[in-house]
Amino acid sequence: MSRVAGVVVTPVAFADPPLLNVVGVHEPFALRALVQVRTDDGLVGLGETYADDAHLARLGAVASAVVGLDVYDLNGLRRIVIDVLGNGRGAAFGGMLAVQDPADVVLSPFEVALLDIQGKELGRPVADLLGGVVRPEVPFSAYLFYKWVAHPGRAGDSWGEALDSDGIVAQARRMVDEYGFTAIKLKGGVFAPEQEIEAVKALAAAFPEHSLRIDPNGAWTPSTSVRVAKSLEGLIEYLEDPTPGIGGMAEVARQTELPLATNMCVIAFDHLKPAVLADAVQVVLSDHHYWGGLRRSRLLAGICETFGMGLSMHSNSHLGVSLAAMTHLAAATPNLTYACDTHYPWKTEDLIKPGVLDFVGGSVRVPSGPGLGVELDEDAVGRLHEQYLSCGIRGRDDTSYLRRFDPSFSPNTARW
Ligand SMILES: O=C([O-])C(=O)C[C@H](O)[C@@H](O)C(=O)[O-]
Ligand SMILES: [Mg+2]
Repeated sequence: MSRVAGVVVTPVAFADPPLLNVVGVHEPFALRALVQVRTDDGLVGLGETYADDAHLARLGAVASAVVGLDVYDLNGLRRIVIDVLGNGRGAAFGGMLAVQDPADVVLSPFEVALLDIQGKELGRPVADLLGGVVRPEVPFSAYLFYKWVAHPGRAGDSWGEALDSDGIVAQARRMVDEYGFTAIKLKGGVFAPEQEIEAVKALAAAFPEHSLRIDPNGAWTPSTSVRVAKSLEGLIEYLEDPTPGIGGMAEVARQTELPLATNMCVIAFDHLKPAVLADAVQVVLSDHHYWGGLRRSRLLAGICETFGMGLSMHSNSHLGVSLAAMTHLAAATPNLTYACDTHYPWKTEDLIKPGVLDFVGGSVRVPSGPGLGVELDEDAVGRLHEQYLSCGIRGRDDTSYLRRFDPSFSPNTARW
């Protein structure tokens, strides 16, 4: 029986294009933390999570406290996390979201790493530890963004500018051609709703067989949301976070046939009861990075099933360890019936060796090797850690970055 002998937390930075959203624009580098858990018999398990300073401090505190833990004692792991964090409230993560209790956010990468170790010890993929594979190929969606041609003062990326419907359709064309996606999501909340409705209609015309979604991250008032919903009914499969808050979402939900999805007003277990009582949300976007890892995401899936809510998957800018974990989770979650979000096509650097997580027909085949089934590229880990040290970014702040170029920018949600 393996026990935890030590944990190494390595913050890394990877190049990120200037992708626009309701709170600003992505900075030149996105941050992640790689969590490597080593056992006394030489196994190493991997987890990936956020890397803002406050989160790194919490990860460090838990890293020391888990030494000696039996790698199968996931309940014990959660108890340790809760004990170590005490009343440390107010975790901020992912740029736009905050949960009151950071325990599940901190738990996640450790839980994934222990599952990776369990799988390696047993010679079974993590999906088998989550109940078994119900879909060997996990469908993901193209994740489109309005974007600048380049970060000001830096070289451009291979995607070019997308600031209108033509740019968005061209971006979608490349995503679909290269990755085979059959679902397409547009990140909205950047331009006035009419312009974003026009972009969705252009996508529907160009990709009549694809499932479409738009997510303005709460940029619209409830009445604007209803107006947009009416014009997109029949064209999109769900409308994601049109307006902030459970109350606002419930008001919109009462006035549209479209299912409303969220990764903003239901992001922790204590948000589920009020959302269910208000019938505010028809699809929950799970995300193991803040729902407490893979097994607690399966618990979320069970709650969604019980209350007749759909289940999809959210992402933030991420690397391959996260994609592997997302793929195992989705492969083993029967009611996760929508294509999952992923930012993966936007990254040009990774921590893992290539060849395992390739997209074919928009889907990633669940890795068949033991554990997560991915292997670290140690040189890349060193390089991306050096990039973290030199890039100067210590927490995601899309708003301040955009204000450097447009001091009048206001990130108000419900602005339209
Ligand atoms: O579905 C979402 O709300 C997201 O993917 C949140 C992300 O932070 C996204 O807006 C981004 O990367 O700018
Ligand atoms: Mg969203």
